Amino acid sequence: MQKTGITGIILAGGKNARMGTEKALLKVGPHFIIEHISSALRIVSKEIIVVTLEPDKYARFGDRRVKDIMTGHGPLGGIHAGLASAGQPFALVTACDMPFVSAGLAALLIDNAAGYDAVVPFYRGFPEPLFALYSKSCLKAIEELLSNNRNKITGFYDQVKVNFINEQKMLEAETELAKVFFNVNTPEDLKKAQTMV
Ligand SMILES: Nc1nc2c(ncn2[C@@H]2O[C@H](COP(=O)(O)OP(=O)(O)OP(=O)(O)O)[C@@H](O)[C@H]2O)c(=O)[nH]1
Repeated sequence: MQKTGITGIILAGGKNARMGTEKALLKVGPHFIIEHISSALRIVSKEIIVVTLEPDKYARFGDRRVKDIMTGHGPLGGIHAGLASAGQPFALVTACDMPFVSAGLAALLIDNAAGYDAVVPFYRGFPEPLFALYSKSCLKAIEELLSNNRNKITGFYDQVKVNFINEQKMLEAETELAKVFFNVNTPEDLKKAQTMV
């Protein structure tokens, strides 16, 4: 799997309202969720950046921690800050609440990046923008959206060239798609995740 050309970005600047505590720093099995994600990203990335408003909390995780540049815009603001500081031309972006993200699926996205600005899984009828590959070439379109206070994560997709990867193609790299895209948002989700390790 390739390491050249890819920055791993973990978005950890959310409010965690439904969980009531920092989701990334909860344990699933013996490891923190952010450790599960870092291990997968490490396989395909040259560097890992955590985007958070509280870098001290994440001092042990990732190679670098950066803050949102344009604050209060949700995940798209995090993608913007991560991409802006990425040292590589493409970034594999993940939410911080997906303990089962897969290096194999990440590699598939990377393998399908040539000629595109973004590579996005299309799963169960919807895009998965928070486990997706974005080029730094997306920055301008994202910045323009945020400047107009438009925060929908997929809002810039019509301004860039996106390669949507369908389920059939994803299954070539990863059979447990429901697990890979599982988010831990609530205490109930956390209980479920513990049974999935
Ligand atoms: N850097 C950054 N990340 C964000 C921001 N808002 C959300 N995220 C991250 O984006 C991902 C998806 O966030 P959500 O699950 O929609 O929101 P959340 O704040 O984590 O959780 P809730 O408050 O319960 O909705 C998570 O990894 C969040 O940490 C933000 O403003 N900045």
